[in-house]
Amino acid sequence: MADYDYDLFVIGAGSGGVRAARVSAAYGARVAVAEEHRVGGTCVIRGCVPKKLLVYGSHFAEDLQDAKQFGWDVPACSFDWPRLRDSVLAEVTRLEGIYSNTLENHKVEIIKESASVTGPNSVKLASGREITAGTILIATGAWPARPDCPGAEHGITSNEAFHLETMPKRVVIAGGGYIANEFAGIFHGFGAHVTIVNRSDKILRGYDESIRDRLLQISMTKGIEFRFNAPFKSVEKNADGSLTVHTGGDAAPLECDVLMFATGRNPKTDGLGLAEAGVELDKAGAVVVDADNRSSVPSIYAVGDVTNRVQLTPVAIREGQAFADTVFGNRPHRIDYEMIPSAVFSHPPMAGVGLTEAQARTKLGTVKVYTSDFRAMKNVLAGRNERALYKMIVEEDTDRVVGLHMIGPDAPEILQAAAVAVKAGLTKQAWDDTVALHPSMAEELVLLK
Ligand SMILES: Cc1cc2nc3c(=O)[nH]c(=O)nc-3n(C[C@H](O)[C@H](O)[C@H](O)COP(=O)(O)OP(=O)(O)OC[C@H]3O[C@@H](n4cnc5c(N)ncnc54)[C@H](O)[C@@H]3O)c2cc1C
Ligand SMILES: NC(=O)c1ccc[n+]([C@@H]2O[C@H](COP(=O)([O-])OP(=O)(O)OC[C@H]3O[C@@H](n4cnc5c(N)ncnc54)[C@H](O)[C@@H]3O)[C@@H](O)[C@H]2O)c1
Repeated sequence: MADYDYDLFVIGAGSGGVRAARVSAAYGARVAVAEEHRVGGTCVIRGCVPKKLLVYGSHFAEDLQDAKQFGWDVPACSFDWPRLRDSVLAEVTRLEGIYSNTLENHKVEIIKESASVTGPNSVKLASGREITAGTILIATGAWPARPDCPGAEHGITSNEAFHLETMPKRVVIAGGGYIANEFAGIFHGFGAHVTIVNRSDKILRGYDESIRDRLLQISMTKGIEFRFNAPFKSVEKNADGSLTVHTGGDAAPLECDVLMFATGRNPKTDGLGLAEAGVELDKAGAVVVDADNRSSVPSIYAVGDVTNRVQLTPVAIREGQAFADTVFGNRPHRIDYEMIPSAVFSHPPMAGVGLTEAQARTKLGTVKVYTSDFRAMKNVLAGRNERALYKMIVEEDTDRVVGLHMIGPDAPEILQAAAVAVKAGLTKQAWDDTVALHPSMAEELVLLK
């Protein structure tokens, strides 16, 4: 290893790359990480963190309305987008500093340049410098996909949404997944009229059907519009800067100020030199890896979104940790991909872990389904007609809880704790044996009949 410039060269300082670099260095490896944009990657710079802060910001719209019933006289309020935008961006910069410090404190060299692979043990920086390393880790993440239609260049993606100069009045969002539904709630809260245009007739594929239906119904009640089975045809830019969006069928064109594509994220391997170096990529361009995150070239590994397994930050972090433990820490272990909890930070948020009802019926045959369909106490007093739905899926033969799905205030917070019990394979009886904590929304989980 000593013949190489570094023991480990990481490309990409995002969720997976930062963890892998820091832990490998702590094990004594000589580590450098190349980052072409900002340390922290998607989650910190233009994903989970700024998104969640905008979700908080937009929720004030409803909280301020509801305050009246709780005795607060709130004078007419207005929303100042540049003020929120800039405080969110300042927080992002603060976090970027923390991530950079952590790497530097672990003696990881940060190289603020784009890098590509030139061989099993060599990389080239944008500046032309060649570097050798015993092991190379690809942690370059993913990049927003745009439909291939005339005028698509007029649309933005989530990358740009955090930097808008003004808050648009009319927003069209293409896609029906995580980003579409989260940003629909964000823009709607800030007063924009939002239309989601989806190519299929379902939102949030993979989540339990009843929970998705509830989000759809609540979103429509709030005034978010949905256009289903509507592929994108073309986009025109008008003289006043607005956009006209043409979708399939006879549907009337949509006029908007901002069009945002939330149509998935592709592994970021373009121009990385991987195929030329003999690294196998799949049809989507993802690095094909084994259970130890190793590619078809034994000295090259990959973690996170670039492998297109589960595009979530905690998964990328765990993969980075497992890589470092296995390759540099002499503590080999693998990730358990079963029962990964996830959430959609919509208004209201939804969250789930384990099998959906449909998956459980297909996989296990007989299952019992318990639901609680209720109005949160706070919503009742506020006069907000918005119902939460919790759904527990139980394997009939064993009484084991195999899935838990919910939509309602604080659902992600509740589900993270509940996921421990689901992952541990506890029976429904064990949940019933736990005394309720009253008054809470989460108590519904131990009172399901
Ligand atoms: C809007 C949005 C919201 C999200 N919200 C959530 C959420 O709430 N919860 C959740 O779990 N996940 C969320 N995600 C997903 C999450 O951000 C990703 O799964 C996670 O960041 C993946 O980590 P990664 O290390 O694989 O890649 P990234 O974090 O994307 O890091 C890759 C890094 O590599 C750099 N890079 C790329 N190519 C090169 C190169 N050639 N040379 C040098 N550097 C390079 C990039 O600049 C980037 O910094 C969200 C994503 C988006 C877009
Ligand atoms: N809360 C979270 O954890 C969170 C939040 C945001 C993003 N993410 C991660 O980032 C990933 C990317 O988010 P996303 O919302 O872009 O992807 P997604 O996979 O959730 O949704 C993509 C949507 O775009 C549609 N689509 C795909 N190609 C299309 C095309 N050519 N034309 C029209 N529609 C098309 C799909 O039908 C789907 O509805 C997610 O898969 C998720 O893993 C997670």
